[in-house]
This record gives sequence, C-alpha cells and structure tokens, in this order.
Amino acid sequence: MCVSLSLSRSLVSLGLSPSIHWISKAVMAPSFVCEFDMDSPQPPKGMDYSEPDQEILTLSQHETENFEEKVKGFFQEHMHSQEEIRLILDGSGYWDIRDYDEKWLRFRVTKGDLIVLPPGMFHRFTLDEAKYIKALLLYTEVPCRTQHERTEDESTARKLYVDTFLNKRMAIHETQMAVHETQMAALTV
Ligand SMILES: CSCCC(=O)/C(O)=C/O
Repeated sequence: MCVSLSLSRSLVSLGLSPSIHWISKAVMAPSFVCEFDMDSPQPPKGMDYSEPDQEILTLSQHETENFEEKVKGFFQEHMHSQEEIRLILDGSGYWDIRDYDEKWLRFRVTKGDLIVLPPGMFHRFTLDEAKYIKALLLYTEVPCRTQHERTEDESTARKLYVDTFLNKRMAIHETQMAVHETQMAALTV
C-alpha cells in the first residue's frame, strides 16, 4: 500500500482549525514530498529513523514486553522538544491533544493516518479495545522520544509553542468573539 507523506511543517504552517490542524489522513496531506511504501517503509528525504530496533513501534497486548507499563506511560500527559511524527502502519488508537483553551481534543487514528504534533504541545496517547497499534516513528532532528511532563512547561519548546500557536489562536478567538458581539449588538438595536 502506498500513501503520500507530507512534511510536517507544511501541515503545521497551514494554520487550519485545531480539529484538522495536527492530524491528517496521509493521503489527504496537501503537499506531497514522496511516495511511501507502507509494506516496506523507507525514511523520506530529510527524515531519519531512530535506532534501527526502534524504527517501528508496536504496542500489542500479546507481543509487547511491559505492555501495561508502556501504555500507562503514553497516557500520561506530556510533550516533546521535537515534533512527534507518527505514521500508523496497522491497528488503531487515540491521540488526545490540548486545544488552545486547554480542553482535550480526541482523534482516532487507524492505518494510513499520519499524526504530526508540534514541539511543546501537551498530549497523550491511548489504545482502543483492540489493544494493538503499529506505528512508524519519523524524525526531522536527532531521534529523541523523551517525554516531558506538565510540571516542566517552561522549556524553550513549550514557550515557542505557546507563542506560535496558543497566543495566536487566542488572539483569533478574541477577535471572532468581538466581531460576534458587535453583530449581536447591531441586531438588537
Ligand atoms: C502509536 S506510537 C506511540 C505513541 C507515541 O509514540 C507517543 O510519543 C505518544 O505521545
């Protein structure tokens, strides 16, 4: 099965609404940089695998060592100092991301989905009742999967994320509210 994989930056720079901003069916990604063979994955140009034995992450109730512990770890709210780029090769699960107003947004992922989270965005991951997912982990920098918990939110990555995404979204939201209130006031005159 071949899908087209878009570089994460092109998704992030779209500035789309939060519900479609950070996740996209890989086949719907707007800027195609390579053909990606999911049966024999090779890293696209500019991306790299982590250690050879960690390039594909499988979480399976029957096959994964310390399964419960790993699942629990991914469900702890955290962020990374790098983009989180995951192509789902098989199985399914859910990503929860913090919206700009701190509410959780939940996305279901299945085979062929590409998820791209910017550095500094708090999120968590969980499996569904099938308890199985296989994902390809992609990196644009030195491979690193360190999870930073909520208490460490003063990092450079977090500050950059807050400035680049949250403050901008908040400003847009406030402008929309002001326009709405002006329109409502005009209607009631
Ligand atoms: C299905 S990949 C496992 C989840 C993961 O890699 C991660 O970092 C979640 O935040």
